[in-house]
Amino acid sequence: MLQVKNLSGGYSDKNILKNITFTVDRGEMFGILGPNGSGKSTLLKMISRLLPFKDGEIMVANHPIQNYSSKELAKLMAVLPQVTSEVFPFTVRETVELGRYAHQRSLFHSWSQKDESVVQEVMSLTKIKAFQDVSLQDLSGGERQRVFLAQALTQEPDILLLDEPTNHLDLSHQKGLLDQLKRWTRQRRHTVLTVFHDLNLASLYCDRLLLLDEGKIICIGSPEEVLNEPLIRRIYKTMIEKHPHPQVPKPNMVIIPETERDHQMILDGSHLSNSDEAVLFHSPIPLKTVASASSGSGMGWKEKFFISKNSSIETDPKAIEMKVQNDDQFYTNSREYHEDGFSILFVLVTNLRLQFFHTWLFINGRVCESALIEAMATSLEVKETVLREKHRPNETDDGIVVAATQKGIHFATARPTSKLGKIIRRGIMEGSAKLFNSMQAGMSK
Ligand SMILES: Nc1ncnc2c1ncn2[C@@H]1O[C@H](COP(=O)(O)OP(=O)(O)OP(=O)(O)O)[C@@H](O)[C@H]1O
Repeated sequence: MLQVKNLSGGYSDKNILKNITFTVDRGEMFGILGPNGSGKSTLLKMISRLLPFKDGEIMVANHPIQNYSSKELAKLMAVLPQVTSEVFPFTVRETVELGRYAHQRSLFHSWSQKDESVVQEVMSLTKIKAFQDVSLQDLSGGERQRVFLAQALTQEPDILLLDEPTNHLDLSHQKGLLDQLKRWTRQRRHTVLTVFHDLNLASLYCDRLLLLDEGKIICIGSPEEVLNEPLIRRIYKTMIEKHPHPQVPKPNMVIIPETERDHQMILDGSHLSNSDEAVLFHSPIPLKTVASASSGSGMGWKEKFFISKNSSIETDPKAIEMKVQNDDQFYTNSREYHEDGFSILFVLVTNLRLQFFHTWLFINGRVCESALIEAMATSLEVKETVLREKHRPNETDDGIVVAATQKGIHFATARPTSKLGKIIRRGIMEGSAKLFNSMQAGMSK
């Protein structure tokens, strides 16, 4: 639908865009990303013919863009520029009606039924009907944004160019607008080309993304390809992490505030308390946790880790609880392992008959989600190895917790052969040996 080939140009003698080439297909939602001043708006201005280009070619529906008259182009393409505070004193309805200009055959063209039905439909769609008689000057930034979008949609274009369309919109209107645009591309096979500052909205809604920097294309591809963690860190010169979105298979880019990255050892044995009735680890900060437990299983941010005979803290969303169904004495072993730049506290808890064997790991370090799961798998494997020779009852109830401060040294893996995996192996092996020795000593007393 749109082909841009070797496009270069800018403002008078200032060359901004350098050799830009890409195509956008019919029905595609295509996002343009890049840091401030990278040339995103300049690119949209050239495609919408607001700004002449120096070299290259822009083809719309297989014809060079300069071959279209203004009216012909306005039927094919509509533009929603960055909304500014400067507006004419028109009413909302008058502003939206201006979008029908391209469809009027002559200067004296009368307002047709078709014109009216398009304006009505678009005003409902963008939820601006309620204030159609209000002056544009009396609207908020978000309301104006929706009016200009309505004006662009009344043109009934095949291609819609948008410059930061969600800029002034609250959460619900951002979602409403983008859901609507997505439906528009899918159902009517229209094409949307839109500039985004919000990488996550771009990831969620766009089929493909183009990343610009200093007027050059850095990368074009699916959100998964373009939102590459090291690349985005380098281009935006900031600390950002890539995580999977919790609901849809799209990347989610997360900003890491500087204070959260301070490196200090926070967790140690002083946060552990032990009694005949319960074992409690109470962290001073929320820990990124993956757990298998009686309550609180799964992935989340937790602060309290509890093994109890009687009490229940099931309703506390910050807690993980492992219930014990008998009155036997607890046997606990806890030990800290300090390595270069990080440490792990191991807590192992069982009873004499080994009816349960709980393994907790508290890591002073940054462990990515996949490594947390690997740490859990490694812990499970080592625990099974140490318990293999023991004669356990048929019904056992073991829990595992791997929790990390997410500060300091970064671990990308915790497979058994990795640095973290090896310490997990050592910690559980040595801790269980000590635990079994103390249980042996207790029995022979
Ligand atoms: N009218 C103009 N005259 C001269 N230079 C301009 C003009 N408009 C923009 N520029 C320059 O062109 C470069 C690209 O600007 P552009 O607005 O395309 O960037 P952008 O990626 O859209 O930035 P932002 O994210 O801040 O909106 C910038 O260096 C800017 O200063």
